[in-house]
Amino acid sequence: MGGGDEQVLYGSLLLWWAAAIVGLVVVTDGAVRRLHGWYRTAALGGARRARLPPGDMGWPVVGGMWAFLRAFKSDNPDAFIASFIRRCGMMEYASEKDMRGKGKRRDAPLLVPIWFGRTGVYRSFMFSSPTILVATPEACKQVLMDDEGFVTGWPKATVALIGPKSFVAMPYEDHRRLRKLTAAPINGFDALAGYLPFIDGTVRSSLRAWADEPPVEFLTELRRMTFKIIVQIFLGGVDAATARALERSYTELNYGMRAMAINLPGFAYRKALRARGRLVAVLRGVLADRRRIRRDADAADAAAREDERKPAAAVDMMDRLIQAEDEQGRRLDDDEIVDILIMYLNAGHESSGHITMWATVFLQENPDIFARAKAEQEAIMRSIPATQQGLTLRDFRKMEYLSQVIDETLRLVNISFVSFRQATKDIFVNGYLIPKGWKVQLWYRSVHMDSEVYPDPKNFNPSRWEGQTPRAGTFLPFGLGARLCPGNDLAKLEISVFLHHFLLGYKLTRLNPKCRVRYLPHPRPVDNCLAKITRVVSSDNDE
Ligand code: HEM
Repeated sequence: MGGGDEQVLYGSLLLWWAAAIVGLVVVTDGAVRRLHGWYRTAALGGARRARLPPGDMGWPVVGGMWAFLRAFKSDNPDAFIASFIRRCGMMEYASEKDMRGKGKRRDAPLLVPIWFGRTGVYRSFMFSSPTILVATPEACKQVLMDDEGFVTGWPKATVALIGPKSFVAMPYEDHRRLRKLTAAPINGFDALAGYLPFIDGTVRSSLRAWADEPPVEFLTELRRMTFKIIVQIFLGGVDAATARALERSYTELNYGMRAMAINLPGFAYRKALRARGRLVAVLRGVLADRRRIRRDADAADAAAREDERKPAAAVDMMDRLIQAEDEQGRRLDDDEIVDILIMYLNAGHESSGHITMWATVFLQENPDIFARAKAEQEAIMRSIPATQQGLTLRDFRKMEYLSQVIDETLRLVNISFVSFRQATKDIFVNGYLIPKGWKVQLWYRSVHMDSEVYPDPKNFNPSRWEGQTPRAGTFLPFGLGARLCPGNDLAKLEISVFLHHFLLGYKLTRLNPKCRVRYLPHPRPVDNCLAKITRVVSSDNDE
């Protein structure tokens, strides 16, 4: 054989080997996935298994987590659910009889692929549990409104970070009681009217401090600002150093929240657990101080009452939690109060800070929308009587267009892109079984980015909300049902106050306007929106 023939032979052999290896990988991958799927569903029995939604359990241990993390670390987070829609279309088959709407599925020899794309429910294996992903408005609504059939179902790793005694894991009755106790003092009209002056003052002084200074990380500053507000509401404020330390720990806590739960040095989850430890230590200290102050105040009150003077101690959220009693007169212990505080302080600043940043960026990037929103604010300013000090809640109710800007930002940014439940019994959704004990993920993001619900969903278009009341289940930035966000009105108020002052007097110039966006744990530009804030009116017409 000549040298040329040998080369051809080696080349062909190499090709054969490569093909064989690729074939082996594909077959092994398919076999492992099938075996894992079978292992996770075998206990259901044939009849129940046949009613499961389409999907794929992936490989043991990791399941759908790689695909999820890959999509959310790329520029296209929607690729994750899209991959279910695509793959489910290829994996499921029906008999020819089935295609005509008769007979049973999978019992005839002739198999024809059918497109399951929009079943809206898919099975997967996420955060170490068999999980049903729910991705359409009707299905999300059904799950969210069924308190008997579904309880909260956050992954164990998240519960360990937020706190096993917070709302994310507490029993139904305790949740109802503590929600009632804490929600009204945050969201009620009187409460919001009471917080407004502090929010207004904090927003004004923050904007003044950033303006015409070197560029700031706009997102970082906004998170500090919203944290200051929530700390004031819950703890009556803390000194600047404590606030900074708490806020830094929250940043680490959040990075670990959606990461793989790997408790090893260097991993985000390990850092988050440590951050939680620091938060617990600081909040325990604050709580101990408060209990002591309350005891002293109670003693002083008692003495004052004996003197027939009026009791003076003011009650804030921390006091409410300390004084709360259940029907048996039992009070919350320190662990319970600290977990509830960790949850509220986190939920109460992260999302509002991010949404405020994105709304400002979108306004600045869209001059027509900016001009219309600004004109509305100017008209409201003109309508305010000269005798009125600052803005009132009634003024905010008049900000119709600004409200549309905020709603559109909430829809497009999807700060809370998913939430978690667990089925307490077998339940059918869209004709598919969610087995008792299985986890359920509600994909709010998919609902908001569905072009059949929101045409041209990637386009920022506040006018799509004009004269629109969203159909139930189609707009879920704050969730729905018994676990609807208790801070939704407070959040919208904070964001509105900020945008009001920004529109009337400031401009944002980003240093890296094309900066990459990272989607975990929340969508944000990787430079945290490094920007220069400029004051554009010399006579301060909004103060
Ligand atoms: C733009 C801002 C905010 C967004 C987008 C947001 C979003 C959400 C969503 C989607 C849920 C429901 C999760 C589920 O379905 O299980 C939720 C729950 C919650 N939010 Fe918010 N939130 C925001 C601001 C706030 C604020 C300002 C507070 C506190 C004052 C807060 C406190 C909470 C709490 C405690 C829960 C748990 C409720 C429960 O389990 O009963 N959030 N939030």
